[in-house]
Amino acid sequence: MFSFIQIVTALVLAGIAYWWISWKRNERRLKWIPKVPGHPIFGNVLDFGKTTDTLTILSKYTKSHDGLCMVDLVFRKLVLITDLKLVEFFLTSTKILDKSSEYRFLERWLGDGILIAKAARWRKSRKIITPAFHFGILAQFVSTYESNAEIMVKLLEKEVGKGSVDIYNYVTMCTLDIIYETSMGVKINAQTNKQSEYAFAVKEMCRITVDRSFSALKQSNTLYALTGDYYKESKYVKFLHANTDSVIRARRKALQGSEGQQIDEDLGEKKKLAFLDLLLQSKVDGEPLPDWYIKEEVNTMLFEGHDTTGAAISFALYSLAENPEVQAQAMEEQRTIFGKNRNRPITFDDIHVMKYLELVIKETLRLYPSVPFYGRKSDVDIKYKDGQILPKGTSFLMYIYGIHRDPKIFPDPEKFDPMRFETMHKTSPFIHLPFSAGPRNCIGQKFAVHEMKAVISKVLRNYELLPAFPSHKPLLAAESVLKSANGIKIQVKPRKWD
Ligand code: HEM
Repeated sequence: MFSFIQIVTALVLAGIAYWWISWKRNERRLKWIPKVPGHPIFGNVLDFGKTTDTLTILSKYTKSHDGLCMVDLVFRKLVLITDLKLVEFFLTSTKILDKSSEYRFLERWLGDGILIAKAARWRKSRKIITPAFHFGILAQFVSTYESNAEIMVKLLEKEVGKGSVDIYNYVTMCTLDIIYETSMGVKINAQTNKQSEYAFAVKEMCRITVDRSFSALKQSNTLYALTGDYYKESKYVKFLHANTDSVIRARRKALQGSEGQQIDEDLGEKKKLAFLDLLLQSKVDGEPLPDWYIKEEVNTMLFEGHDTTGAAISFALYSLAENPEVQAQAMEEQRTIFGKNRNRPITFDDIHVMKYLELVIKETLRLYPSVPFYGRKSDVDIKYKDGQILPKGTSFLMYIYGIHRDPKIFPDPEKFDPMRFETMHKTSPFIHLPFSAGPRNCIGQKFAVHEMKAVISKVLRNYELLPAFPSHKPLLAAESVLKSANGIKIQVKPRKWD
């Protein structure tokens, strides 16, 4: 008879052999993709250190390998893509719907929420959530963008006369207030609370996630559990979950006290159903959604819906400050729309006629895409062209930041030139991808653009934006959402409006 130890040893060895055979098989099938030269044992993992180095390294890799290369992270290979045909192939595929393995690092926080959900759950969630972004619903959010932007503009008064202000925190607190109020129906006043624990926890979670993605040791749950980040993550996840639980409880209570399709907001207005209400009232096969399901979707929406727009608006304000001729043109449009009364509330119609501002937003998201890369994987082998195989389980990373700064696609790529998008419709829709494309594109795209227009318009009507003194250049850091490690600094001066 075999002893217990012999059986366990045999199983472990069989597991290793199976892993090794699959690894080698995958390696053979990925031969058509050039490898980034690296260390014989550590592969390319030693190239990655700080999140401020990530974009420089990935850009170097894709530039020197014609937009397609394989990065060796010791126990894991990552295929990095800026090749437009392959990017289009992935994004339009109705078969490759799963996100790559790196997204699992968000799992403790977001569970199986729509952003990281596998295909079956994603289909169900997308169907439930899509109506929350209907035009009619979005129209009623304009006053929330306006009132929160108004608070930010007031808070910025104390920065007038200073050589520089880091606007990132101001803006992110504003977008956090907006996402809470619009989708959860509660005010958290992050802007007026000096320290938002919520925002800090989100920021740390973003950093921890990307740091894990490019680390060899932290791939393993066991080894990761020995690191300081694991304990930090546990603390932040606990806090973020408790926060969402209490919002859901409060909202359910408010909803139970209301009648029919419309509910009384604690904000004192009658409003149609928003995101959380929609989930609370949704039924699948006649059953209401369980609380854990709602919590996962709520956490996802709060994360995706504020950090992305916070970064994008901050980079837009920075770009306007650094490019006075662009700011002048944007101002001309604002004056035409608001005439003599710059303080009248913005309307949904105003948002739709801000055509030049829309170009500014597109150009901002080209140079500073809030999500600089996103990944896919398939659980079956996929045939690409000429018999080339995209093996199951491999992580394919669409490196959007690299595409957006490719001089062959965008001449003079470092130049902030919104007018380049005037002629963009004549070229491929797969070259400007800040919101991704295809079935798993950003569900909040319209919400984001409306919010950006409303907030930027409010700031522009109140302040002239100037470059920071001493001069400042953001040090870009890829932390799930694109950030700047040294802040996003400008000068603000009260705007004359005759
Ligand atoms: C400038 C702002 C924004 C940018 C650049 C952006 C970008 C993106 C990108 C690139 C994706 C696809 C990510 C991937 O494939 O892994 C995505 C997905 C998503 N975004 Fe956004 N986003 C923004 C704002 C928002 C807002 C305001 C919301 C919600 C209110 C939102 C909700 C979502 C959700 C739920 C998904 C997952 C969709 C799915 O998988 O079906 N986003 N976003």
